[in-house]
Amino acid sequence: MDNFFTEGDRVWLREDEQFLPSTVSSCSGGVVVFATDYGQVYTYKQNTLTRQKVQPMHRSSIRGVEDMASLEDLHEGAIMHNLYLRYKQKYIYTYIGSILAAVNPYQPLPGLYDRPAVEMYSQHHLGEISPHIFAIANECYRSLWKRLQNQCVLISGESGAGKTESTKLILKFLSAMSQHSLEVSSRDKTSHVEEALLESSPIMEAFGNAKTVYNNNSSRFGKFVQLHVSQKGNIQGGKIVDCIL
Ligand SMILES: Nc1ncnc2c1ncn2[C@@H]1O[C@H](COP(=O)(O)OP(=O)(O)OP(=O)(O)O)[C@@H](O)[C@H]1O
Repeated sequence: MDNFFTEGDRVWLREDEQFLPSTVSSCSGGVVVFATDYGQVYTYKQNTLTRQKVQPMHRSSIRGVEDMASLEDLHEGAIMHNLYLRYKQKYIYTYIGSILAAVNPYQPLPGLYDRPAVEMYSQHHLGEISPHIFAIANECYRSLWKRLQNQCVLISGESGAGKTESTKLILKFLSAMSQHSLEVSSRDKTSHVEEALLESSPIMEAFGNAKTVYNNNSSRFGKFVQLHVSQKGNIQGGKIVDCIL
């Protein structure tokens, strides 16, 4: 069989139906040694290796991408590896087209959600700057006028994935946009709607959350949060309906 990889090459090694990101660490005397990025070492006789077993890694997977729709390697291993590469650099957000994947950092990331971040994402369309939950919130807010239709964000993930925190971040961004849309003179009078929205979270959590093995502050119910936005762009009211108890 012709040699389709050499020492030092980045490849996907197929093991137990999974593609593991690996490096060919040696290739001599008819024996090939692979070192995976997750610390395992696999040794094979060269003549037993097929192109199904070892696949070249595309450069999009080697350097990592902000939007996984542009990954050339299409399998779960490539998605997990891309999220892992980004997470190591403290980039917790990655797009898959217009979908956002968030990896819970379980620690505060300085500057990620502060006032300048709100300002920056409010001035850019989705995909123009690095992936962020604020970009999703901004797209939603702007689409109210662009499409003249109600907008909806669906947040899903396993327990402890960060759904509740993501919901609060979207509310934070929308509250800031709502405040921004008002005349300076009327800002103080109407700020109580946004404040009430943000302050409802600890109250809901006090009644509806519990400590579990997965999450110290686990929501024991699902939430449907509805916001009513005026033509001028400020939040005039809203409601939270509990579901999936
Ligand atoms: N973006 C983030 N930055 C920093 N920490 C986060 C972030 N998202 C989540 N966390 C941390 O992870 C914990 C769990 O997140 P969260 O409660 O949002 O999960 P969840 O998906 O709503 O879980 P459950 O389904 O159990 O309610 C939070 O209490 C917080 O400490």
